[in-house]
Amino acid sequence: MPSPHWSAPVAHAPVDATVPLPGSKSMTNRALVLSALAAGPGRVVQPLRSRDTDLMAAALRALGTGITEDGGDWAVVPGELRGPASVDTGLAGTVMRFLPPVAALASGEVSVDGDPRARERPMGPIITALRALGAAIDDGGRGALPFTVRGTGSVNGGEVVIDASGSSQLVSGLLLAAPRFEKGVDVRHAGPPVPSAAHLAMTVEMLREAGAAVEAEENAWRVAPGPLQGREWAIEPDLSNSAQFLSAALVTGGRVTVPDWPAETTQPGDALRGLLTAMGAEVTHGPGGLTVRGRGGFAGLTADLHEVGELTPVLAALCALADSPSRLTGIAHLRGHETDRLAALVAEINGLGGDAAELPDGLEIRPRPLRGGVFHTYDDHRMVMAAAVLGLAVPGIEVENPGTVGKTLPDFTRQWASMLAPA
Ligand SMILES: O=C(O)C1=C[C@@H](OP(=O)(O)O)[C@@H](O)[C@H](O)C1
Ligand SMILES: C=C(OP(=O)(O)O)C(=O)O
Repeated sequence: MPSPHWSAPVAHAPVDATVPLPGSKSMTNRALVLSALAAGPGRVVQPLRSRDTDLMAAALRALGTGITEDGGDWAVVPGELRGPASVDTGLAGTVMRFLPPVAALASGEVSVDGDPRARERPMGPIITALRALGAAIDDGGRGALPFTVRGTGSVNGGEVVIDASGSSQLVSGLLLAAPRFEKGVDVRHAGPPVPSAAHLAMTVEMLREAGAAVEAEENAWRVAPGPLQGREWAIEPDLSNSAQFLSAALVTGGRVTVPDWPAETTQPGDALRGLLTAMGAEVTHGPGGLTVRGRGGFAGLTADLHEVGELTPVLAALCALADSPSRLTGIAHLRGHETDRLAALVAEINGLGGDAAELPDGLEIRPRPLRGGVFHTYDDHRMVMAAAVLGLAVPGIEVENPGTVGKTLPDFTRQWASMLAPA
């Protein structure tokens, strides 16, 4: 059930806040998969608890993995993977792309489905690739959810070519399960460039941390067969989910600090340091975390966001409030995200009196005075976050279905109010 509209609060003073963030969705779901496939027990320390990560835990449990809560952590005991089982992917790209290769390793049938929009997100290339690697998948010829994986308890693996231009997760999914394939995997991408290089680097790094032998080139990845170690995974704060909070510093000419910002990371959210600096923020990183200070006005952004696409909705909102025009490119693949994000952002920014237009691979945004109104969110958590940023400066924005933030940040509206509360 959609939750009632949320009146996005206006900032009446510069923000001055420290905002601790829950764990990374991308790291939590990789850690769960790698732990479930490991040779011994493992632990995910301070995982993100949200719809996407709870769905991943439920899916792995359904296949025979022991996952129990233990003092804010998840203790994981790998079990023999088996069906019959039903898996709900919700709208989680990580679950719909990372889980089927694990299901292929199970014995028995695993049926996989998700939200109505999940059935439209790109899945064909990974279904075809899994078949080429030896898995039996019945998708009724749709090349999309729903489908049934008919596992035999093992996957041959080997060489495969995939077009992953629609989503880096199509490659990450194959790589994460590949140490358990008989021959490992030798994946080559052929097609327009794969987005989200940082997320692929995260996959490679976490596989190596679990003991896998991985070779990575620009468009080719090789994972050798071999056991994965059960280990303790420390989950970093979700840096992509910092975008709206850090943006509040620019919009209000204030200061926001995110504690525990890692010195080095594979998370794409780390790019916010450079992107917000380019828009005129002062960004400092020290033992207290990452601090962003606004200086009053701020400039628009001209940037290729191909590697950091998930930052787009919040950055687009910021661009709509900037002092100069913006051009965001390299993000055609966002049409296959939680919603068609390019269409949704144009419709909603323009619905408030703004001037945004779609490019073949991005957005052009010219700042204009905005007015209040209903902001539709299309079951997309980042559309709620984008609306919140606009609402800081534009009175009367009513955000439809704010509960959809539960995908990655269930506590968002409370955190937002607390950031805006006087110290
Ligand atoms: O692997 C991951 O954890 C993710 C990869 C990216 O997907 P795309 O490559 O489909 O953009 C990103 O947008 C998504 O939020 C998380
Ligand atoms: C694209 C996103 O999610 P997903 O993991 O569902 O692809 C996102 O979080 O912005």
